[in-house]
Amino acid sequence: DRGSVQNTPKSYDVEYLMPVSIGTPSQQLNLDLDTGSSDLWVFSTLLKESMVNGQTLYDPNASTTADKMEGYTWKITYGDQSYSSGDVYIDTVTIGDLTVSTQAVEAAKEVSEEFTADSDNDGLVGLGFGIINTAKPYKQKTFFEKAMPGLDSPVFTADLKAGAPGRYNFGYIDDGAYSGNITYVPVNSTDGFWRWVSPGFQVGSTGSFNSTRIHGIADTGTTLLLLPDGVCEAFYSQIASAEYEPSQGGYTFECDDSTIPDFYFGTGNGQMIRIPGSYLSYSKTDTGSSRCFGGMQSDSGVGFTIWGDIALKAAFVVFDQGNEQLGWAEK
Ligand SMILES: Cc1cc(CN)n(C)n1
Repeated sequence: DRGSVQNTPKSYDVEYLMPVSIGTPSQQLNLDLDTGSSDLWVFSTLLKESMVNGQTLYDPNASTTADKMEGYTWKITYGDQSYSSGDVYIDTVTIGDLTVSTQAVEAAKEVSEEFTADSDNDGLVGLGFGIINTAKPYKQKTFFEKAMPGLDSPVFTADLKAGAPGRYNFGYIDDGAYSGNITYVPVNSTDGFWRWVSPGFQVGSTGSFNSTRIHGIADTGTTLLLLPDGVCEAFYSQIASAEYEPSQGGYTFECDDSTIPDFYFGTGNGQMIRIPGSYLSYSKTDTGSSRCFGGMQSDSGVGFTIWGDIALKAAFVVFDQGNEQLGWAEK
């Protein structure tokens, strides 16, 4: 079996949403596929109205295939301190023509203000590893873990684009979606993340390669590229107007600064992925400001590197759960 679904970026590529059908008759919600967490949770009719602001709500009572898991609850807090919690149902879930008939659907009873404010986002599909699912008394499998045994190949792929729709594929690799070769690197899933080691980086097409192992996670649910301080300093030292602005919470530079270099990260076997300089200017710091917030920021607040959407949209990425490896290709 296999599946394929289009993803669509919100403004500034802050997140990528995909249509997901839940229940019978099907209820379509727009969800954020997040490889940095492992709960499938949705806005639901269990929420107080004050927590809802335009989102589509999953109504388990309107689904003939929904079964409440009595006594089960879930609660998740993300790296950006946003959170949600609620009850657990089993229901049928379809993503891109791929159906899991007994998926744990975590129905929200409470969401933090960040989620309430994000009216286009109806919830998340966590495609990290199930060991960090938050359901109690027993953790639940991710959508991919439930689908994997029936797939042609135990992989899903992420093709995120800058300012344009891309695609998530399940169970196969579309050889037309990338150029050159796919370089595979081992994944350590002990912490439930797609954690891998990059051999190093290079700033600019004429810069030298810095062989320094960078331990980090591939996270479709994080917008920016969060790297060690030394790497950020090497990058921003090449941008004339760049400076670290604590009041803005990170590195900024003049939006019209023409010296923003490309950033390359190693994946292995000498292969590198090139992130165009244009991807590394995220947004104006404030309306009317001449300064822009960098797409690359320090990972010091998090404690490990996060290869978020800024990096992922420069590549075709294979999440190979069957072999616990990540594949990286240019496109
Ligand atoms: C809601 C959400 C998801 C993620 C990445 N895993 N963050 C940082 N916030």
